[in-house]
Amino acid sequence: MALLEVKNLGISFGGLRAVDDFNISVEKGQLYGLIGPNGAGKTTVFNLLTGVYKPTRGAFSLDGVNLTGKTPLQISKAGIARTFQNIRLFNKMTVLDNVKVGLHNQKKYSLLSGILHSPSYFKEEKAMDEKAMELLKVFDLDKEAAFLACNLPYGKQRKLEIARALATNPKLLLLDEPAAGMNPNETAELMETIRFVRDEFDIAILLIEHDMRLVTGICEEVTVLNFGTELAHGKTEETLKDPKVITAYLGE
Ligand SMILES: Nc1ncnc2c1ncn2[C@@H]1O[C@H](COP(=O)(O)OP(=O)(O)OP(=O)(O)O)[C@@H](O)[C@H]1O
Repeated sequence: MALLEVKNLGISFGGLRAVDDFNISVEKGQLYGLIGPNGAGKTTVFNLLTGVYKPTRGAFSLDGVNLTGKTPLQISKAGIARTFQNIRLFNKMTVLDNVKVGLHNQKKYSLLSGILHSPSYFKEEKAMDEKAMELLKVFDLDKEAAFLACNLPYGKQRKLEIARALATNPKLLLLDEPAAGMNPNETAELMETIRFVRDEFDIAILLIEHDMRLVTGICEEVTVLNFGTELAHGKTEETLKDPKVITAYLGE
């Protein structure tokens, strides 16, 4: 059984079938691309898989656990984390605290311990500080731990968003256009980072991307969406040569 199994997933907004009969299987440790023209339904798929939208049809499961209709918090705890097309950091919080927000879904102390600042609260907060610093080191962000997130350069903000997502200890990471707004050097570095994250954290990554260098460079398989439905799927290079994909996606 694949890590992520999506069967016949769909959602309509009024009369528009934004995603229809969508199927995908992502294996453990796989780097998988979800591509397609603007408005094809890619981000809507992510919103369905993270519980932001409830599907009108179909089902999905992670590691055999049915997550259809669950809340974003339940899905995060089950092991799906994401980043956003437009970076969504807590800009007025420090780099360290942004990562600690991700860790807080695993905290064990009670609300009362937090309010009373009990010894267990301090012990766990200290452990979280250490864990957050370890994650920041992985992304070479430890020296900026005390900076406000908004003061980081763009490429580092993208990395911080990935670090925060990883702090939730996911089995599957969803990256929504991670290379958006990056120059070729930053994109090349990002590709290394994504490969490293997959290997180091032993997770699967499903990513939406318009930058075909990144898609061909790191995705083993792709699914192409068009008008909310699958146009093609398979090994990346072969699928991108499919004439229907070229016509629909590359406009040739
Ligand atoms: N909450 C919503 N209400 C109404 N329509 C929506 C909603 N969310 C998405 N849509 C519509 O669903 C369709 C798919 O949008 P989506 O953002 O998923 O596309 P996309 O493939 O991610 O596009 P892009 O590559 O431009 O980011 C679009 O027609 C969009 O307007």
